[in-house]
Amino acid sequence: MNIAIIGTGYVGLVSGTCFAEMGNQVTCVDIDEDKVDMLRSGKLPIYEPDLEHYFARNRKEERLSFTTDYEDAVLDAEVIFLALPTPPGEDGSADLSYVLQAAGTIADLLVEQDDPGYRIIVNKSTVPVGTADRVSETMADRGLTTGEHYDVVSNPEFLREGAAVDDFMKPDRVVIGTSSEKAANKMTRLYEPFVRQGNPILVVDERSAEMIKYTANSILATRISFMNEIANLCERVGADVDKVRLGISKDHRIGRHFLYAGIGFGGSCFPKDVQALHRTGRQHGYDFQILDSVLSVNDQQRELMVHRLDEYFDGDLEGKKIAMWGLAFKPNTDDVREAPSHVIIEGLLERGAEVTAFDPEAIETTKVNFGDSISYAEDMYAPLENADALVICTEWHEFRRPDLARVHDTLGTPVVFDGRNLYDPSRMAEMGFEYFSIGRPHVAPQEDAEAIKAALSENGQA
Ligand SMILES: NC(=O)C1=CN([C@@H]2O[C@H](COP(=O)(O)OP(=O)(O)OC[C@H]3O[C@@H](n4cnc5c(N)ncnc54)[C@H](O)[C@@H]3O)[C@@H](O)[C@H]2O)C=CC1
Ligand SMILES: O=C(O)[C@H]1O[C@H](OP(=O)(O)OP(=O)(O)OC[C@H]2O[C@@H](n3ccc(=O)[nH]c3=O)[C@H](O)[C@@H]2O)[C@H](O)[C@@H](O)[C@@H]1O
Repeated sequence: MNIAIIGTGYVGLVSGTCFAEMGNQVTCVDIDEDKVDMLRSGKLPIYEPDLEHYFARNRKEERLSFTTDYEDAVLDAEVIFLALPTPPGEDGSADLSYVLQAAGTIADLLVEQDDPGYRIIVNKSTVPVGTADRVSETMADRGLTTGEHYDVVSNPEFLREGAAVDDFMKPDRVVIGTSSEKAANKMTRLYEPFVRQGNPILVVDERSAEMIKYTANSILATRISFMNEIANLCERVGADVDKVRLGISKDHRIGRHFLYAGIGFGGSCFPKDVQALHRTGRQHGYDFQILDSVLSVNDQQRELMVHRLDEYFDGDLEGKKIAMWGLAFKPNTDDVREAPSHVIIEGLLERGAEVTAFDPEAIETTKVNFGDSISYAEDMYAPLENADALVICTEWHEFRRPDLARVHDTLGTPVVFDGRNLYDPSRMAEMGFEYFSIGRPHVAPQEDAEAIKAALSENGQA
């Protein structure tokens, strides 16, 4: 099939590459000339595991190309995907200007043709309920006829950054929102190679498809905020949130995913999508109270480490050297949009601390926000030199099993604030660390180690 992808960011680039891998002819359009130049020269503008291999192969075999010109992509395309930003507007609702503008540009191009033909316009961006209708109106306003020249489909994307290629290649489900049988059949054919393991392609109406996306992201974000509140309570009652998580996750009704307490969710989607769904509620006279709490708990959680450090240093962080492991909002990505690490850095800088950070992929993207107001290290042990504390913000593999003896000996003071619960508290105490994590007992170094271990085993927590 001939496919156009409008917007070559995380979603557009991954979708385009994966569609090409399944034998489709894909042309990706972006208004960012530097990005298109880079892609044309064979370089990826983002870090995403497995993407490079498919990208190189499909470029080489000439199934995947890039342009800044809509005309190059749209006129030959049977299916046109809109993978454009939908950032929060001032009132929290999704800003649809990118999506509607692109739809208008496509329509303008089509009406100029003697025979505009028939195309499917697919909304892959995350958009509020009713957007498929608005895209359709944009096309109709230019003189095109729905069903004859175009159909609009809502096809939300569920990929996660850091696992985007795998998620796209093997989706849990594909949602196709359309009232057109012709469009549903074509979209089903396009997606069949991705669901050979039997996962469903669900054809629903446009509005339900749009709601499915926001519901999925909001329920996942709710689980995280809920577990962060449980963690905060665990600390106060002397329980361990990771043991609580294991205990509940064996219940099939709850399951094991998205129950990890931490320093709050980040990324370009959960914060904005929860906000947008809340706003949709408001616009329809409904106060979606849980969503308000999900966001305020998350804001509080992203600040938690700053308060903890402030307290530890008796309210005097001025001149303190803080080492930071992890800048990306999650592992396996260079994306720092809404990253908890950035909230923590801001809090530390405001209080006069000096931050030196290491991240395997997200240093360049962090420099865009912080420039040289913090320092960057080329390996994970370098920031520890003479540091007053280590803060861990992202659970990259290399941080899970470091040489803890080296960490201990390199840090100026062996104190660790772990926002991802990577280590066993009693082991950290044995090794001589003062160790703070999320929703688990705070442990003090060696001299108290025996007492702590005894207390833990008395409570059945060892
Ligand atoms: N990032 C993610 O993991 C996921 C994102 N989504 C949704 O997908 C949409 C896109 O998200 P991302 O790919 O992360 O965004 P992004 O910001 O990475 O990429 C968007 C791209 O669109 C380009 N663009 C902007 N205006 C344009 C125009 N008029 N014509 C052509 N290109 C234009 C930008 O230059 C940029 O390259 C959003 O609605 C997001 O909520 C959905 C699922 C996963
Ligand atoms: O709409 C989107 O953009 C995407 O948003 C999320 O994907 P993503 O933001 O890439 O990453 P997640 O793995 O969901 O993590 C989001 C944030 O939640 C945090 N998180 C995740 C899981 C958990 O148990 N605890 C937790 O704090 C992560 O550290 C991260 O900051 C969804 O998981 C995707 O299905 C969706 O397509």
